[in-house]
Amino acid sequence: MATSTTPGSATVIRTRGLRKEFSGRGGRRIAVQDLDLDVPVGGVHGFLGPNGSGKTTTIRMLLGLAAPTAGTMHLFDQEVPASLPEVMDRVGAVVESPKFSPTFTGRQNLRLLAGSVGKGRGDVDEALAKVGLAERGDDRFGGYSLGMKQRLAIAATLLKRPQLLILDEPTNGLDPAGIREIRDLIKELGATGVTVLLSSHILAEVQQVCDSVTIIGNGRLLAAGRVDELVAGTGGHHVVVEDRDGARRLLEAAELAVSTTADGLLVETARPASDITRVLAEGGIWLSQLSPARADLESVFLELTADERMGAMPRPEDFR
Ligand SMILES: Nc1ncnc2c1ncn2[C@@H]1O[C@H](COP(=O)(O)OP(=O)(O)OP(=O)(O)O)[C@@H](O)[C@H]1O
Repeated sequence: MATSTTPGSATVIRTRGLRKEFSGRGGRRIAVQDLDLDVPVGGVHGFLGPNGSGKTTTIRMLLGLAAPTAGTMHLFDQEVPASLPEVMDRVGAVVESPKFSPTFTGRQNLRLLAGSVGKGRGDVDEALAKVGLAERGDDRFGGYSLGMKQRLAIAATLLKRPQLLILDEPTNGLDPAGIREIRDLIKELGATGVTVLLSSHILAEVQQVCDSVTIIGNGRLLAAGRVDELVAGTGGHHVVVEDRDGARRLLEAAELAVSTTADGLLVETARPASDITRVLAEGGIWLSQLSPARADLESVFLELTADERMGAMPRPEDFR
């Protein structure tokens, strides 16, 4: 394995040519192949892919829980797993549901953990407050909702004040309110300078919290970059009118790029919806419907995999 590091590069996680093969009765299965993952310092980075695309395997390798078949990994510019003992203090991770005692309160559970990592009661109170459990800290863990349990798990990782927080599908199994709570918490953590790696198979969820993303499919990198850059160019407005040809002429005369869709027109522009309403109204055409065209990661994903979906590539419904 190569051992080069790049001092001063602004990535918290970097992998090159990362590969993981499993062999079983059915033969060899490649879970992760030639993955180059770059997670920049600060903010929330989404690690996206359908079920079985290799996210958990990648995270497990980064944390020293599984050995790569090939490739290199760096955390904070230190090669892992060799340097894990040095960097682990800076990393918090929720990969599986942690084992808390159901008969203890949330606070008691955290105090036990805090004691084992040399932290005190003040750290516990702070961690509970950060995840919004200050008021419920003295309730029994067994009585917590799934969302509260997940927040306590995140609080446990915050005890050591990590610079990198790795969360593997933290909203799995949560109801919409629980999902929103975790999402808001992740956003807040990202805003306080912690780098968060958030794995998810729910595109819409990631788009709402992440600054940058890596999208994988079948263990391979499909796309990476800032969310706003990845979705740029897929936005616009969807227009439904009775006189489609007339509307098209007016919009094109106003220098708007127009294409026809099944039930209307797609106007690809960064200009506001009011421009379209005005252009059409001035030409005597009244809108039946005007809505934002999808400018989301799902569109990006569909585009990325359009050629390959006929084969073994993930399908959009895998993301739901
Ligand atoms: N211990 C193992 N032995 C054999 N195959 C495995 C093992 N762990 C994972 N795999 C396989 O590797 C592939 C990637 O799985 P992984 O759990 O990393 O995907 P994922 O993207 O995290 O999916 P999910 O969203 O379902 O958690 C899958 O095909 C899975 O069956």
